[in-house]
Amino acid sequence: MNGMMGRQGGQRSGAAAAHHQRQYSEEIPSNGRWLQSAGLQHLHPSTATSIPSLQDFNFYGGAGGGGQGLRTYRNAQRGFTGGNDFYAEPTTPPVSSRQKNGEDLQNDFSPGLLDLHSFDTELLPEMAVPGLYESSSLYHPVRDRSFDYSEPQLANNKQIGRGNALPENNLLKSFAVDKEKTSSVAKIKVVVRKRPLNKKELTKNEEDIIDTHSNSLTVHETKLKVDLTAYVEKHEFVFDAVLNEEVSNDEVYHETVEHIVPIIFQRVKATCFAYGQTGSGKTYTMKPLPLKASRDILRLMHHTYRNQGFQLFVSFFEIYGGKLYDLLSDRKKLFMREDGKQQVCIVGLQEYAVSDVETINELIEKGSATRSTGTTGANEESSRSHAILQLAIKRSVDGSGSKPPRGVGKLSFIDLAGSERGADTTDNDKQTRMEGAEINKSLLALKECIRALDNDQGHIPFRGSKLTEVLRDSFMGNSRTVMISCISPSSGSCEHTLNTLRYADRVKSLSKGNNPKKDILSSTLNLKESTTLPLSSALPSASTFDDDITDTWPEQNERDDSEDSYEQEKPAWKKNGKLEPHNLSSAEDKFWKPNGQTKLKDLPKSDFKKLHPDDDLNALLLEEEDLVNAHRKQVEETMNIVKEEMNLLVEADQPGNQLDDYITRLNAILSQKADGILQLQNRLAQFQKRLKEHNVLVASSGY
Ligand SMILES: Nc1ncnc2c1ncn2[C@@H]1O[C@H](COP(=O)(O)OP(=O)(O)OP(=O)(O)O)[C@@H](O)[C@H]1O
Repeated sequence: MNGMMGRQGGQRSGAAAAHHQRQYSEEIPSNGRWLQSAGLQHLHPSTATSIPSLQDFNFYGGAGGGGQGLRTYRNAQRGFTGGNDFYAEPTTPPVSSRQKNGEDLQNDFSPGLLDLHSFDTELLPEMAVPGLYESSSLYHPVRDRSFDYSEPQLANNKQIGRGNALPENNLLKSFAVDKEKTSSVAKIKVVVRKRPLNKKELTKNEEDIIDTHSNSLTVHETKLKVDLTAYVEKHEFVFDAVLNEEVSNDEVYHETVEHIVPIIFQRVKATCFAYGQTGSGKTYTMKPLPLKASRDILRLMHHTYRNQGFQLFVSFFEIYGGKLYDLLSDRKKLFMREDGKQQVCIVGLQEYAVSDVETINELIEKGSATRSTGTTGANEESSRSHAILQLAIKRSVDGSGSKPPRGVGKLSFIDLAGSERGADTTDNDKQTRMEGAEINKSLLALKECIRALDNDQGHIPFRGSKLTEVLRDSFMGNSRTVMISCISPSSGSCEHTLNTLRYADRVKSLSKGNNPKKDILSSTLNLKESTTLPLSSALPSASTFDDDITDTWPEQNERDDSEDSYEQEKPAWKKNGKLEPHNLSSAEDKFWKPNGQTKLKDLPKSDFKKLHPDDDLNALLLEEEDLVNAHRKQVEETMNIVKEEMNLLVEADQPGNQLDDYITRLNAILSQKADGILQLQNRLAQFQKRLKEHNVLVASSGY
């Protein structure tokens, strides 16, 4: 839940690809009747390790492509013209020739994927995972170029943070997983990635206002005091990992997804998503991940799990305006259905059986080129949709291929639409406003689902949005979630950056044992410039308001992080063997009234969800967000009015000042102030009324 209601706190010839069209009723073509994908040949899995060299295969966009990878691809006839500096090692120019700010290091990419079919995982016996790659010769020194998408190491390792080169045998270590390791992989991991300043920002002399440390960062926000002197407010955040602008995509993969790959063979469903404002690097960050993960999955399949009947499937679709479109099938409209077992099925979604990385790359490029984009000030081809790419591991039960394979685990990559689009409500056309509303809704719902998961709630609000509905089975059972928050370093993006970090902070605060201090407005610089004007001392600083957003979240209780905790939706009252109160009044007594200061955030979600249907809850969440935004706006307006007042006072002190003019202007200012307060009061009263209608009492409200 958000804010006061619970703010706690992404073919080559010879390459293989076959796809099959999933039908709603789980009718998978039998007898291995995979549909042949145009231009793609089926390759037996066992041959997949001898993939054709990628030396002449330039992934993702033009050399010096200005980071519009996907878009570059699209513009270039959807062809792989020009090399992608980052992913095709053979074509990578020397580091020295590359620009540090990342503009020519970019490539564009867009992940998106996913499999939303029903996933029969329950019938598969749990497998013991042998030590992966016991034979180190398989992976160690021999770095098959056809698999090697590693990026060059940047020469300048200053402030390297987590950007150091990976040890060569990293995969060996990472894959040496067993069941214990599965349960040791965090349920939720929140990572922040800061991109470099781009050319546009450099041209405008915008400053880098983000300092990164190992797993924390500081945002230096420049603000104006009432006397118009500037000061800097510091906002500190701590996350599971903070990746600075020099960190490569290889290292991002290492920090986020690599450790999850082995456990999806253990019936885990994992979701990795990128969140952030437009142009912050979501697509850039997400695009390489599925390929890197596929490479590792295929390695496991062809070695550790050789001849065990595993297959890898890829699907890719987008959610645009609340509707589903297949990105691998000319944006064919898809429909979501729920079967009798409450499993989500996407009718008509095409899924491709793949056995080599090149094919997966082609599919990703194809899907990415089809994705809906638009233009924003920060990104010429901005994503207007959530793109979901899914890698599903399935296994033939009888080994003969005569029966459809059953799902074992899956890895979903979600490249979310820009987080600020939800705020796109005033200007632009109706279409854009609708997009914004849908995006806003889905981002809120996503956060709520993650929260509910981490709290082991009996009820998870999937129906809050199409995105969460579609991801339902990824959130159920034994799941893992990785959130990558992408931020821009520039002063011009400060507000959006803070919003992104606060969202991430709320998600992170759900994780076990995570109680870092957050967004502490620790100090104010330029104190010597502090004002001596009398009014200033009487005014609240903006920080007072920001503070309320993050520092008032209750700390999370420690929770059991065992595998069992995600097994299934348990009724809340069955949890911990304890009988929780069922009737509303006792729940209210217990949760709404402590200290006479009860807020929605204080209510355990398990009980709260029982009180309200998802839709109502969703509507409440949106209203709450609106209220907080309106409050924020009102504070900004107040600051502007105060500046005006200060000017008026200065003028009033000037000799020859006209009293009439002073009175008129003062009257206008006071009316404006009163109007603003009145509007906010009305909004607050409306929201309180809505809460009351939903039996959510705010003790201090006077209602
Ligand atoms: N870490 C980075 N290093 C170098 N360039 C980057 C980095 N992150 C992003 N860029 C570049 O910044 C630009 C915007 O990135 P990207 O398209 O990934 O943003 P986005 O968050 O997906 O935006 P939108 O929400 O509008 O789709 C691109 O040109 C991209 O190549």
